[in-house]
Amino acid sequence: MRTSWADSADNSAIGSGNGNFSAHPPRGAYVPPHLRNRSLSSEVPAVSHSPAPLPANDRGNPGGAAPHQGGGYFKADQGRQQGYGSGYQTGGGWNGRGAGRDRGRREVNPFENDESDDKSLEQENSGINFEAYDDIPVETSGDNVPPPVNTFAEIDLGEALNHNIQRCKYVKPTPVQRYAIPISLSGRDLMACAQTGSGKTAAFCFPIISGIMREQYVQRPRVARTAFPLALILSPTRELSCQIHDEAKKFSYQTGVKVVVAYGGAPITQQLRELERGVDILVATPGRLVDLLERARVSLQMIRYLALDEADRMLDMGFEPQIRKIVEQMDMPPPGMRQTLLFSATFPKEIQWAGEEGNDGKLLIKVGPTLLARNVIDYERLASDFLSNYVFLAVGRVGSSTDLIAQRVEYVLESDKRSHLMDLLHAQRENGIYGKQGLTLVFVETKKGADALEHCLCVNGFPAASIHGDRTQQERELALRSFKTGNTPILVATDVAARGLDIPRVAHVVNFDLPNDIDDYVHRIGRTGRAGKMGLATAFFNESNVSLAKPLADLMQEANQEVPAWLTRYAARAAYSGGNRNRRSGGSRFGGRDFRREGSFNKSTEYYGGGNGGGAAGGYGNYGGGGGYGQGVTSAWD
Ligand SMILES: Nc1ncnc2c1ncn2[C@@H]1O[C@H](COP(=O)(O)OP(=O)(O)OP(=O)(O)O)[C@@H](O)[C@H]1O
Repeated sequence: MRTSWADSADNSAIGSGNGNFSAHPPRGAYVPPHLRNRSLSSEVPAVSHSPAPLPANDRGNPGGAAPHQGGGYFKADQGRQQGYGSGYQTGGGWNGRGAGRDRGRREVNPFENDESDDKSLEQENSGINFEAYDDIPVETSGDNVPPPVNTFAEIDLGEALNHNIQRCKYVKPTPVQRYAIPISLSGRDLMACAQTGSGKTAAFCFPIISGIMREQYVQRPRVARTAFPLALILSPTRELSCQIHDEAKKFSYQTGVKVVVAYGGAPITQQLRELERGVDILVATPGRLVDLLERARVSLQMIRYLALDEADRMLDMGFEPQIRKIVEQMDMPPPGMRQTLLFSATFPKEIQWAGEEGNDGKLLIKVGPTLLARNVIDYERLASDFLSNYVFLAVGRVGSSTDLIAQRVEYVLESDKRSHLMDLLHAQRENGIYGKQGLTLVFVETKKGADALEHCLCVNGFPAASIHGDRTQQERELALRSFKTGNTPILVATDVAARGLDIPRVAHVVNFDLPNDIDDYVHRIGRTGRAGKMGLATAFFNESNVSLAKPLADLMQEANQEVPAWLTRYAARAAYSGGNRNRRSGGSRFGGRDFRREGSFNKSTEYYGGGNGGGAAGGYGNYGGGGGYGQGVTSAWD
């Protein structure tokens, strides 16, 4: 796995954990100042960590009004809103609000901008094409899996949250939301896999916000200048953390639930000030969080909800020590005492290849014709260290790309890449898929390569910005903003922009340099074709990408894309030589399996919607469905 992510670089200065699991810090491990010379149990106030039953939304329903039943809205959280900042309880409840620290601060309306938005770029969400998700296979396994819902109205999320869902113009839940939200609301741990752009953020945010709204009288310890969040959402990049924070703020507008973000590269003082004002949900990158924990400015002892977005990335070798440190070696309640939600669109190779388990407990992994024994660094086992009696949910096949993205692969020599890219951009411009209406994201391998390509495009009349780990955070944010607004409709990026970023009008993703890992490819192309919209992804392939030939061909085939004959030949050659060290060779796919799969776990597979599988209609019309390149795409694309 690569370690070029800005945050892993950022965080490398911070000591790694020793991997021991313990609810208490192991001997010799770092002990946060506020825990030194104290017993952990004496610090934890008497609160129940038992999962809340599904619809008992009693937060702010002090008058005992009947709970909402099927459809419409209810008054569940009004009391909470009235009490906001007014000091519900002594003992630091509401983490600062109880002490009145947040009193008088007016909550900014996060929907203000949406309302004043350029109407010609109408809110995409209202036009989401749910038929695009028909026939998507859904697999769940685990004990007593709560059934899915079809509408938001069937779920008791709380009035204020429901109102925000309406403001977001979410008319009905996406497939992953249909399943994940009831499972999470029932208090169960969850490992969920669903394709890029399918609404995973809301799937983990809604139950967390709703759960916190319900738990009105949580007392938190009084420790000066230490924040005690109730929920922690970790993500691998700063930009993604900011995005999740923005989304969570929208969802929790006027609910009284306070969301704060902490990430590296930005001044810590501002983040500390926000934390001091009170926090219910902390969204963070691991490096900055470890810093805050070591400064004793954050304690995790009140955490009831832990969500890892891009969970496979968070648990791979680059991040695992930090994640273990945060989750296992500080003061966070252990599995079973908190609810843990893991979300991603991909699983790592270990799972994909794991055929069987040897007598010695090691996994036997097939690479081409060779059977290798491998130490158990099995991702799912690793993940299950963090989970308790969890439900496994897979929407779509593990690691697959969505059919909404038309994928093309072109053979382009290194020396021809720039001119070929400019041909594509010219064609796009002529077809009107350019500028504000059609953003283009170009992935390159190195930071230097990003700078050089950005410069080349700019001098050739294509306004471009770039984003990579050597840029200051301010530069990164500026570049992203300029791209989103269409001022620079081309963004050249390293993998720092590969995961999670939701930029509505990205019409085309170009893999100028292909990644080494097919999962990275899946995430990169997933920046387009989101929320039911169509998108286009073009990859430049040459001799230096031979190891990716087979997984790429398999992936494309699975997504009903046309695989060029030359790529099939490369793939066959790679498979024959056994040199394909990228996953997919015969392994299970996204949603492929639950590690506890056989045995007593209930497993069910069904199809979302069950409709006619009609082509998606919501997107960039010039790209034909079903993998073809529709009318309006000129020869430059070919
Ligand atoms: N129920 C819904 N109705 C309409 N739009 C939705 C709904 N849920 C989410 N969306 C929109 O879908 C888009 C993609 O959602 P999100 O970013 O959560 O996807 P994701 O699955 O996390 O993707 P990735 O795997 O790339 O991180 C967002 O713009 C979001 O606002």
